[in-house]
Amino acid sequence: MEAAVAAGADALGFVFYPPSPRAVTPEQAAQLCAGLPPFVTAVGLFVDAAPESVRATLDRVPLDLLQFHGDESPDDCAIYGRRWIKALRMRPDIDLAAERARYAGSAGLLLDAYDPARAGGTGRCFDWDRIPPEIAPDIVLAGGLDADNVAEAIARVRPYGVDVSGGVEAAKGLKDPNRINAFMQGVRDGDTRR
Ligand SMILES: O=C(O)c1ccccc1NCC(=O)[C@H](O)[C@H](O)COP(=O)(O)O
Repeated sequence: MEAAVAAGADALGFVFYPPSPRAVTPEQAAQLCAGLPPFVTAVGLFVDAAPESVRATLDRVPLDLLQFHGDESPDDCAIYGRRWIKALRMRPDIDLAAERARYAGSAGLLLDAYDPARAGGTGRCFDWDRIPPEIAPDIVLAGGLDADNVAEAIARVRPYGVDVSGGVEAAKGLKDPNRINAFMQGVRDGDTRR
């Protein structure tokens, strides 16, 4: 967390999805959030979680933004009265314009790779050409990004933001400060090529 903040990350994600190797408990997340500077966004990630479980987490962790990464409907996402974003996994038949209209109440959309076996954190890219240029400025691009491809991703797609997990890890669930720094350098390089 310290490495990400020092490298200039705008937001940090806390995974409240027990099957994930990155999962944290509300107690761990609360401790970590207490160390965040004021303008770094604390994002809580949920996958088809029961509302009572999300509420129990919100009671304990000062999250700024909720990220729903499962099959939550717009109503499911909105019941907490918090700002939220919806992750869309890029299934072959997804209609991005329709999904954007459906989740109009979101603060933004995150586009991630689709893998039927895993809800997220796949480490896989999807075909960036599938993102219509008029939608790109509003989306957070995710899926298989790392220090080697993030500059090209930003230059080609021109998204609002980028999101990374496995690409800055030394092993599953173990973030690596050197990879974080290299990734953030790639982000700055991509920004200059936009
Ligand atoms: O990271 C996880 O383990 C995870 C598990 C289930 C749902 C979502 C998950 N992560 C969400 C993210 O926003 C990841 O950063 C995103 O999927 C990109 O991951 P990666 O391809 O490893 O960079």
